[in-house]
Amino acid sequence: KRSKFPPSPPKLPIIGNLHQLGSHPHRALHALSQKYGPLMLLKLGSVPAIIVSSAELAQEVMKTQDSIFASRPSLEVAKQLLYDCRDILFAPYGDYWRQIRKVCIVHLLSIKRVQSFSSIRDEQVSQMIDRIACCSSIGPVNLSKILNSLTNGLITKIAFGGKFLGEERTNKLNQLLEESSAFLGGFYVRDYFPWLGWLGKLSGTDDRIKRSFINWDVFLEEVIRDHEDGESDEFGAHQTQDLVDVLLSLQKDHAEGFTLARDEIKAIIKDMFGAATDTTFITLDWAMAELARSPKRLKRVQDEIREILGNRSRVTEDDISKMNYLKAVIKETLRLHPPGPLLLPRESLEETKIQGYEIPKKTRIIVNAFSIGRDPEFWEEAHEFRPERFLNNPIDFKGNDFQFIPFGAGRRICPGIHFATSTLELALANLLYRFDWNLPDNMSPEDLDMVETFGVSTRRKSDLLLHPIPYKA
Ligand code: HEM
Repeated sequence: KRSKFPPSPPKLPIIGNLHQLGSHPHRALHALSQKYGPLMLLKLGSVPAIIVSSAELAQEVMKTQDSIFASRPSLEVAKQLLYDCRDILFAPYGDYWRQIRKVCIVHLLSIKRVQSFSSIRDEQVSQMIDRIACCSSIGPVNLSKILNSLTNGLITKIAFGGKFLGEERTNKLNQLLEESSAFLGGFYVRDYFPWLGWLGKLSGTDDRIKRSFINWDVFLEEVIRDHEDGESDEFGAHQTQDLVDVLLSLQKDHAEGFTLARDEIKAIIKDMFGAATDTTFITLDWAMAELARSPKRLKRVQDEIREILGNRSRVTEDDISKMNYLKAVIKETLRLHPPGPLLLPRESLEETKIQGYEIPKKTRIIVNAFSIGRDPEFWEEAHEFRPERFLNNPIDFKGNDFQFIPFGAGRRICPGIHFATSTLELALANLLYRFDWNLPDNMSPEDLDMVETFGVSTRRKSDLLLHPIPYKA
């Protein structure tokens, strides 16, 4: 007799299915879905969670029933670090989320605003290229480190403006970013076992989170004061407002019919860092690793870029529209290595049914985009890196093709797609145009370590070391 709830793998008392998530939850859940099907009910501690692992069911959750699944669970670390979830990523569905999502889409991440940052992207990418050129004669460079500092530097300048960047503040910011990304990506006992909340106190985790929150708050307060005092001024030569400027002027003008509180400005700025840095860095890192393993494809994408560039010295954003293979490389990287393989969790706002199974109110919904991106029903040789599959193929990541959803879909789809692709395309095109890339001595493509680090992102475990050879047009 069919159960009224979706199929479940066997559970243990108290911890439920938590022990089955292993060191790479997206991979473990993919393996479980092969056995129990694309709709599973798991118990994560005391939390019921539905795991969705097919394009058809992702469409059901993020399109047909999107309004029911548009909220986020209330996670302890997000509450503590993000001003009680007054940010966009973790705000529960409702009027406040609607207001700040609009601020984000209309004022912070619109196509026009993203274009206004093009000179900053150019400047930061050029600095990265110069940095690589400087050490190219020495041997392999740690490309992962270089890419990480590109994405951090870029969002810092876009968010805080030109004058912000003293060495001391930059170091402080990098430390804060590292800390909060570890907390937000980590396992927090109270989220799964509310009655074990005291463990957070006992282990010192609560104190560490509190300290991180205070350090961030003091830091952001300083930056905002600088802006209010006119210290941030010019993005200088760039002639454009930074994100703190935009938020402060929205606050002053009561734009969109409401007033942003100071804490809300801080929460939104923290989101911009949290959402834009790791995701973009992880994608660039994998794209370069996959190309380094596939010399034929590396040459193909370089030939495309070099033919379009002629003998000009650097790729600009205007050149990119013609680079179809480059765009296919980025899509294929996001298919195989979506930086957030389980997207961000959703939560059901009311009781509903999926395929006739009952889904109670407040059930957590986890969509396994990693698993869906490797579904052989949609993807031939699904585990292979083959950017060609995206040539002359209308499938895109904008939330309409549910077999390819690295940015999510529906009401909560990532509003930073244009921001992200502008950075990914410009950085990758310049890296590939300006250098040929070799693996370190004696390493063959099969030896390149493609293992992911522990946790909920697809960050590479080992840093990517490659030897850049400057290219003369
Ligand atoms: C390769 C880069 C990126 C990837 C793969 C990515 C992916 C995602 C995903 C999967 C979600 C959750 C979607 C859902 O629940 O359906 C999301 C949400 C979000 N992303 Fe991105 N993202 C990227 C870059 C960015 C950038 C550059 C920004 C901003 C500068 C950004 C801002 C946001 C925000 C604010 C949300 C929360 C939306 C909401 O809950 O309403 N993301 N992103």
